[in-house]
Amino acid sequence: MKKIILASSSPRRKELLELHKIDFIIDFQTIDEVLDENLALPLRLEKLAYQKALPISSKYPKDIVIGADTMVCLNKQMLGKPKNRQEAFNMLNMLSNRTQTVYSAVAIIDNGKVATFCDDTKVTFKKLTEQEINDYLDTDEWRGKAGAYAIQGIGKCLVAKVEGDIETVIGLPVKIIERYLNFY
Ligand SMILES: Cc1cn([C@H]2C[C@H](O)[C@@H](COP(=O)(O)OP(=O)(O)OP(=O)(O)O)O2)c(=O)[nH]c1=O
Repeated sequence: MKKIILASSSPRRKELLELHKIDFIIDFQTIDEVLDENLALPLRLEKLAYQKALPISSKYPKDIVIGADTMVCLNKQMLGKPKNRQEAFNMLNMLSNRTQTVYSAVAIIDNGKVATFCDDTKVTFKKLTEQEINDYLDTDEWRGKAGAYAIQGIGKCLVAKVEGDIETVIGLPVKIIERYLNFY
């Protein structure tokens, strides 16, 4: 029986797999998250997801390893994890009253075979005042989250509309992963 290994430090990804009753273990390595500018956006993120899965797949060569990467995009601007509160403020201020696209890329390495895909969901923010942004930042929930918010948490108060799979926003499109797992 093959093991499934989630190559991610993200508690949200762990929770999502658990929610879908998938049996898995976690093993991850921190990598330098450098995007390959020569690739179109979805492929760029898929490559990063693959780079997260690759070192783990060499530890479990016969098993199934899943890596992922999530990015918030507003027009051509990519909003990853903010480095500090100021950057988080700027991100939320930019997202206010606009529709962003959240991409989650996944790489699955199964016994040396690689599959990658990228899903996207549109999220529209309410119009936020400076006070509302600062109140949200005070919760500290923005730390470690692409785009500086967590839709699964208090961050849902910032959101007016979601078009697509909310699990893609939280960081792992599990329904698509399940299709791959059934296929293998
Ligand atoms: C937009 C959004 C992002 N996020 C999180 C999911 C990811 O954990 C994080 C994006 O950063 P990632 O670099 O994709 O992932 P990570 O660094 O947390 O974990 P790892 O690289 O080890 O897999 O943002 C939410 O939890 N909720 C949201 O609404």
